[in-house]
Amino acid sequence: MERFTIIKEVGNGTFGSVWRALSKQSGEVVAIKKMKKKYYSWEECINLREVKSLRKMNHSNVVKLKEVIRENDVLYFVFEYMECNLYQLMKDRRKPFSEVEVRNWCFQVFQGLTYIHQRGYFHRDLKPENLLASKETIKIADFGLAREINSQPPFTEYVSTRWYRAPEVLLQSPVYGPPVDMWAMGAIMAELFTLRPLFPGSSEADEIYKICCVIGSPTKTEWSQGLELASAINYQYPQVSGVHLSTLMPGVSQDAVNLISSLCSWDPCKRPTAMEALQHPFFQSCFYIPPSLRPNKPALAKTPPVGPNLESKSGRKYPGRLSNPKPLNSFSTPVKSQASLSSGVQRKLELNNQHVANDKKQKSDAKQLPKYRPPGLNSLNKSPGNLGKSRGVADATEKLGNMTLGPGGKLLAKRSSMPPPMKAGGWHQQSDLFVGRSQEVLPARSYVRKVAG
Ligand SMILES: Nc1ncnc2c1ncn2[C@@H]1O[C@H](COP(=O)(O)OP(=O)(O)OP(=O)(O)O)[C@@H](O)[C@H]1O
Repeated sequence: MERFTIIKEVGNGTFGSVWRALSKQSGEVVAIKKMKKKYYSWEECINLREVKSLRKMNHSNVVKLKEVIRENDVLYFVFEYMECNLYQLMKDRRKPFSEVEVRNWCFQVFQGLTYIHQRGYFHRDLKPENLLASKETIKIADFGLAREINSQPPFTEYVSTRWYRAPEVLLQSPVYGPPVDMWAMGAIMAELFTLRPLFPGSSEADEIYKICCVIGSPTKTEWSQGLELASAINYQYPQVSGVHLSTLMPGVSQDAVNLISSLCSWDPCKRPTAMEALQHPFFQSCFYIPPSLRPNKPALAKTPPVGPNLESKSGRKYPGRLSNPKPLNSFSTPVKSQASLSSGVQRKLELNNQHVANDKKQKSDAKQLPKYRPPGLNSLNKSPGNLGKSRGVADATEKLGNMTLGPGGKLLAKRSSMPPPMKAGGWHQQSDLFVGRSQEVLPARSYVRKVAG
């Protein structure tokens, strides 16, 4: 590592800390990710997902892995350096990004995703922190959880940050694929417009609840497999009708809202592929330059109005209207009071909380936490009209009923008498989908912010 001058820490994630550094030979600024875990052989390193997947990627919207170094059993990844991540851009922002900015960024990400998916991989942990920006260019980073599309299911280990996690993953589907990245992109795109996470769940159960509040509970026609997945784990969806997405993002074009809406479809098969997204009317003014015809510079979205020049494989049509034109219910107005409009600090705690939960999930969480009481048995089994009013009281009652005094007089969630989830194998058995809402009132742990700078 003496070939590099370390400048400063720019990020600290679950698996490693990231440093800005200077190559002494070339003078080039690079990002060095120092892995937390020790690696005692090269074989171990070579088999890492991040190495296996990133080594094969060469695209202007995918962050370039330049070198892998193992020194004194410590593993370092040397990446091209990017100035900041999208979360950092959002948190410093007072007014929403313009549609042109969102379009430019998303167009690039979808190009990167088209490439990744076509190469037979999917990312599985897309979130604003993993989209790195330098000037107008955006690149997908952090392939720590990337999966080969053809790798053998069931995929049982931890997948993706909760707020961007697709419903099929939340509902423990043993098989999923590239559409999980498309879901995440829908949530990210909405967040770029509003500067607030679209589905800021505080637990897996709350995540599904938040999704239902926005896009409405899934019906059999919408996602029959989703109903099967839920019943397999003894889960009952709250009966909520959702809101029209455009009410959550006033001033955003119908095309943008429509794209977000189709990306955030319950049924993974109904989400557009990355390539289909590139052809959406929202990107009508964007040029797509195939990688083979590209100079070394990244392809940015350009503004002259040129129609999409990609050939559609599936011929998917994008209607001018939302597919979910449901009437507003009591959740449409108090959106501001939902956690989705909570502060950046809240977000930090949530994200860090779940990273820690991820680390320790297999070991401790399930032993300490109660099983989830299906919302249908509690406050959520109400008519949508009453839901908003009664939820507060019902939740509070439910929370208190699920609390017990722990060491130091702290309120802790107590075990419920619900039967254990029916699915066997993998840590998902211990998923917090089965954790009562009471968990939400536990004092937030004061983790330091993951992303420095
Ligand atoms: N190439 C890079 N250039 C500049 N900053 C980077 C680069 N790669 C990562 N970072 C910064 O470091 C942070 C953490 O990086 P990364 O996501 O790779 O780590 P991780 O341990 O896998 O994190 P996570 O907890 O998200 O899985 C990023 O959010 C970003 O801010």
